[in-house]
Amino acid sequence: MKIAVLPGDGIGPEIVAQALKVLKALNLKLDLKEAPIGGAGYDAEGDPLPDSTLKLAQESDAVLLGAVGGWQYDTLPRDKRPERGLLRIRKELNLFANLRPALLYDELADASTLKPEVVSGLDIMIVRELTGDIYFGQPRGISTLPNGEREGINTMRYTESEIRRIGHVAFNIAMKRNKKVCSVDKANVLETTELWRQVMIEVAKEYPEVELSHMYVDNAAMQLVRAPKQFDVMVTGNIFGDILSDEASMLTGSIGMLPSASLDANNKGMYEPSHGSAPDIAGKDIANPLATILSVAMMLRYTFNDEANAVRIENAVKKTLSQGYRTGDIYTEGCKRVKCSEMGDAVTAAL
Ligand SMILES: NC(=O)c1ccc[n+]([C@@H]2O[C@H](COP(=O)([O-])OP(=O)(O)OC[C@H]3O[C@@H](n4cnc5c(N)ncnc54)[C@H](O)[C@@H]3O)[C@@H](O)[C@H]2O)c1
Ligand SMILES: CC(C)[C@H](C(=O)O)[C@@H](O)C(=O)O
Ligand SMILES: [Mg+2]
Repeated sequence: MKIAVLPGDGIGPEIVAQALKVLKALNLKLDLKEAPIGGAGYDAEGDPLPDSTLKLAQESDAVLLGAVGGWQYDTLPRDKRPERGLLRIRKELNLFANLRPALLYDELADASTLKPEVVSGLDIMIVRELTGDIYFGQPRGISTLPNGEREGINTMRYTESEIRRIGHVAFNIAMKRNKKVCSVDKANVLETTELWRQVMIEVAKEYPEVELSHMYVDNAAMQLVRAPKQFDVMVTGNIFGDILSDEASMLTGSIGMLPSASLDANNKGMYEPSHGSAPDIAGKDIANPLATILSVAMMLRYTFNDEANAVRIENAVKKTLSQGYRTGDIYTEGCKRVKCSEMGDAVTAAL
């Protein structure tokens, strides 16, 4: 198993260290190689995605990423910002399918922002398109108009084939779950997503057993906190998926619980928690490593076809939670508050 390990910035190295502890405890044949990305890439090579890092990622079966981003926002040129390294590696590896499962562990029902009866049993798969949309559309930039005023431009765009391929991913996942797909768009005002809806309807014809519904993104944001269990698979574009997945994470207790898989057409993937580098808590050994540990489970499941070990990790996380271990973000009264590294130890012991 050739895995590129890219810890990145902020809490990235702390949470990746815990995920590696768990992965190594499985006694698999691993070939792990580490490289810098994001601010760490910029510091090392003057580039948020150094060529050597991209090469390593391309030559590996899978990538494990911590997080990128930091405080250098205003001081770096736009193309050198840590986040650009992340967008480039997703594009270069053609990781168009981002799976973000929002799954509530029963043990965390009282850590959710919603009442236990509204969230218990919650299990949503958000399928986010990851290499298109307003993130990559041209033209983009900030320019000065003839009257001296500045103008910022981004372009929302999707081609039919980009929509179709993510549609197939979502419907295939739905076939293995409850055969329900909700496509989230803003087709009432945005042509890009009007096309999105048309193509989703076409894709749905190839999956007669799956029920397709459509929802505008503003309503979806509201429904997620009103009655989230109405959703099973949600499929949406890059920007809406980014926002809705952070929202959904709180239903599961914390953004620190939401793993992700970013896959290409052959299930080669990059695995990372959905959250960022959390500069406010970096270096303190208090971040929640479970999203990263659960991302390793997704790596075993999707890239290495090792369902047994994926489930072992998920069960170890469940056991650790039932033993009462909690990092600060998911802590509730009566539980054992632990550090990031202690949580990693606890999951490893539970394996
Ligand atoms: N995939 C990525 O690498 C990624 C994702 C999101 C944001 N970012 C970048 O991260 C930087 C910070 O962004 P932000 O503050 O908007 O989002 P963030 O996700 O880093 O943090 C948001 C809040 O959630 C908390 N948080 C995040 N992860 C946590 C964890 N594992 N355990 C406990 N608490 C956690 C943070 O402390 C913070 O209060 C920015 O540079 C942003 O661009 C990177
Ligand atoms: C850091 C940023 C570019 C990234 C995104 O918007 O995709 C992040 O928010 C995420 O969710 O992975
Ligand atoms: Mg995000």
